[in-house]
Amino acid sequence: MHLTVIGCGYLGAVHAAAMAECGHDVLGVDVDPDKIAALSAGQAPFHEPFLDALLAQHTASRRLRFTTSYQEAAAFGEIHFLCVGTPQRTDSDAADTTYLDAAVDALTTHLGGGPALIVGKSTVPVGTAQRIAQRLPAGAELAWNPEFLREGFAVEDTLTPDRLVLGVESQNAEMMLRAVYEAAIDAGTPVVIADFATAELIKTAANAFLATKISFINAMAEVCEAADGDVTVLARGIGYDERIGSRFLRPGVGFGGGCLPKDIRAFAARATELGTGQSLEFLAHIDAINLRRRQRVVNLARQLCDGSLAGKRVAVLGAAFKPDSDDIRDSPALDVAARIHAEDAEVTVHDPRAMDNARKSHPQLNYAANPRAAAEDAHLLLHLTEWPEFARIDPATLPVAARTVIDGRGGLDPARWRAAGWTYQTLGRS
Ligand SMILES: NC(=O)C1=CN([C@@H]2O[C@H](COP(=O)(O)OP(=O)(O)OC[C@H]3O[C@@H](n4cnc5c(N)ncnc54)[C@H](O)[C@@H]3O)[C@@H](O)[C@H]2O)C=CC1
Ligand SMILES: O=C(O)[C@H]1O[C@H](OP(=O)(O)OP(=O)(O)OC[C@H]2O[C@@H](n3ccc(=O)[nH]c3=O)[C@H](O)[C@@H]2O)[C@H](O)[C@@H](O)[C@@H]1O
Repeated sequence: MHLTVIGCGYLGAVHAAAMAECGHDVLGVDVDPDKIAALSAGQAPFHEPFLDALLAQHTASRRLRFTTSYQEAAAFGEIHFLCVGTPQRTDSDAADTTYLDAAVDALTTHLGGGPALIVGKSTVPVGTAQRIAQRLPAGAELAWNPEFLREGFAVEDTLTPDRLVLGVESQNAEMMLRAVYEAAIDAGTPVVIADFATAELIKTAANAFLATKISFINAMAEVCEAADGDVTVLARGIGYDERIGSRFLRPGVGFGGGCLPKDIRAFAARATELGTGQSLEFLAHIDAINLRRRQRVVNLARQLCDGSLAGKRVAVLGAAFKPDSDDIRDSPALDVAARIHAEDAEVTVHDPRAMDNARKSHPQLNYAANPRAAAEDAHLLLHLTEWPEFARIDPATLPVAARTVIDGRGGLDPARWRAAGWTYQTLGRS
């Protein structure tokens, strides 16, 4: 099939490459000429495992191409996936859907009345699909097919998803999407057919549930800190109950990224618009618990530095919002680093992949090429993104001024660090 993918960021670039891997002819479209140039050369403009290999293979075979031209896109495909951003608005918690509207307008201008299936994948406030569908020209139809991929596992999640959600209003749309995803469906992926509103809600409900699970365990961490308990053991103790499950129960500095934080805020804002704000009031608490974890690290850091961070040297391991990504959107690690810097500490950050992005967004921080260099003469070490290489660091060899570490992600081995003479402190223990 001939597909276009409109918006080639973290979602769209992966979707485009994965669709080519599934055997489709794909044209990726973006308004950013630099991104299009990199992608056309077979290079991912961000770090995502396995993406470079897919891009290189399929751009070389010409099954995957990229353009900034909507005219070319309209002429190329029978199916157009919308993958543009829907960030938090600057003036409220609601989602900014203007990029989506601009993409739909740019595409439909060039469709010329021919048949087309436009498929939304971006995460949107419920009601957006209906609104867009009403503006489409004759011949064009809408479907909504939300995406559940995780960064760091994006290629795998796209090729072998847990489920496919198809928000459709016609059999034709359903059949076309089933054909697009034939490989995954033949491999047994469950398909959920839904109306537009339910498809949109499944996505925001999934992210709200995941955020709730993380904030739940972090609320337990707060109680453990007050009651002399150990949240890591608590998480194990409840996680063995299959109804609860151990996944997404990792306590620590909390969730960040370009999705969970903005999606729970937008979901609550939309519920308020719909007159059912009370139903999602709890999401404000989920958000607040999450943000309190960041300040908890700062408070702990200050305490471990004898009551003041001013003039102290603090090494931060991690800048990305999670490992195996260079995405620093709403990164807890950088937020904590910036808060500590604001208390007049000298902060040096190391991250295996995210330092270029971090340098641009947080120029006030220092950056070091490796953990050893970051740790040089530090009074305090913070572990804030659990890259596997950080767990392999030999604590005995770090050239610090004081052997004190806060493990904000719980990924370091306390016994190993303590054996090397470190004061090891994690979150969720008194
Ligand atoms: N990043 C992720 O892991 C996932 C993201 N999503 C959702 O997917 C959507 C996109 O997210 P990301 O890829 O992370 O954002 P992103 O910011 O990385 O990518 C968005 C892309 O859209 C492009 N764009 C903006 N306006 C455009 C237009 N008019 N025409 C063509 N391209 C345009 C931008 O240049 C950018 O490359 C959001 O709604 C997000 O919530 C859903 C699941 C996973
Ligand atoms: O809508 C989206 O964009 C995506 O948002 C999340 O994916 P992602 O943000 O890539 O990463 P997650 O693995 O969900 O991690 C999010 C944040 O939660 C943190 N986290 C995760 C799990 C956990 O137990 N504890 C915890 O603090 C991570 O460190 C990270 O900062 C969802 O997991 C995806 O299903 C969804 O498609």
